[in-house]
Amino acid sequence: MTSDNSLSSTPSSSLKGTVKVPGDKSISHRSLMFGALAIGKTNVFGMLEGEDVLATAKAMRALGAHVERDDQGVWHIEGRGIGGLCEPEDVLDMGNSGTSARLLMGILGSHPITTFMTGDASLRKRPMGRVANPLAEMGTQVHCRSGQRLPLMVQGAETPMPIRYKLPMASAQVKSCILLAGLNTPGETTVIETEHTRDHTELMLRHFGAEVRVTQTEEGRETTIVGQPELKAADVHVPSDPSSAAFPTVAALINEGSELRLPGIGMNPHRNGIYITLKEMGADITLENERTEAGEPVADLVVRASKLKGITVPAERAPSMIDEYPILAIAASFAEGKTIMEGLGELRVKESDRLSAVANGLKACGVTCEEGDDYLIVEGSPTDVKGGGTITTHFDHRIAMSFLVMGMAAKEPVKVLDADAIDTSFPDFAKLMNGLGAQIG
Ligand SMILES: O=C(O)C1=C[C@@H](OP(=O)(O)O)[C@@H](O)[C@H](O)C1
Ligand SMILES: C=C(OP(=O)(O)O)C(=O)O
Repeated sequence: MTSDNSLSSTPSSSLKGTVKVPGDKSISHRSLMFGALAIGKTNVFGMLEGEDVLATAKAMRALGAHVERDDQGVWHIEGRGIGGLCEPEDVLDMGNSGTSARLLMGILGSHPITTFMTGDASLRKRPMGRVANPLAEMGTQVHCRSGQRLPLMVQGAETPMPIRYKLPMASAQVKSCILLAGLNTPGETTVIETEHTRDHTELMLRHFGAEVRVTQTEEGRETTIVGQPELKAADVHVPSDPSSAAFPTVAALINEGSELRLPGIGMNPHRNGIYITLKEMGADITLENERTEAGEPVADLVVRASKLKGITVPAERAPSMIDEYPILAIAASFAEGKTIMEGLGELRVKESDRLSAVANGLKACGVTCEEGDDYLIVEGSPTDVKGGGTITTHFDHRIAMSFLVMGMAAKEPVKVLDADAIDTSFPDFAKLMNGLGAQIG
């Protein structure tokens, strides 16, 4: 990393080897939160030690849980039981992490304590009304800065009320926030979704002993949590993150002669849209050793360089690959023909406006694309991606990693500003990629 926190990626030869991708971010956050609410000692193996997850760990400590990491890298959490968190003495800083802020707001919403929360410049721009509104229906008081942004104050309800809530947008964070508020609420709290978002909260709550029912009705998929269970500590084995694995996967696909093996990647069907899409584009990706670990489907991936072709990615697939559109846009740049991606409205409220950030980055690297309100069209060219751009990442880790992958196969190097943002989800990304044959520095 240079003193201005930029990284450049120069054209590399083929990538070869086996790569251990860090633990899943969504599952790591939840293991810390649920461990803190459980009775007994939860051991977490394979925790992602990225900055987002460390922000959650710090917050759970501030709320009274005992959280420590041993010399073998196993994390141990002694929980306080549902309703047992204590009022923190200071403001909770959730850094860059939307998942930490929104899930924790749910937990705090049904604890009778007052908490102040903030985040970094990126998180302070992101909408919190989507969680503050349903929490208000449950009796929680949330006072946000104008525009329903952080910093904010959560005053948990003394006697929270269960609700039935239909999600206005496809968001696992909003669904999880409400279900977690429902944990310390008498009765049954139900969330209805018309598009199926990731279900790590539901799977892990069951793993900790809560009753979570899922039914399909005319209204949509209804998930109900039965309030005030006793959560019992449980060991969690965190699979490798499919979102992080998408970066070496696309790098191997677009660098001739590459072959990578990625063991133990989470293959939850509500997370694997990127792999389905890349295969439709002609990617040579094989799943070996498919198995279930701690309730989550896992497989070893073998990825070989491939000739890709442009396709239309349907809007319905967006929830299962919502964080992967930036790296898909890079794959699309190296594909023959046009790739059309639809249903991308939620990309505008991530760590950056990812739709604009991707479109601007592609243009800076000579790739023709069209940015619509909620779609992106990329005109690919397998042998003619110019590169050479300097990319503004807006402190967004996925923008940074995506364009470093582009630089590996483009004609000219790509420079990425504020590349330290990568540490939020994939510490040692550059080192790991360089170990496979990349030239990032
Ligand atoms: O629940 C989660 O762990 C996440 C849900 C998604 O956000 P939304 O719920 O806002 O779509 C995703 O983008 C984020 O990286 C992690
Ligand atoms: C959107 C993301 O995370 P979060 O919402 O937790 O900041 C992400 O990791 O791409």
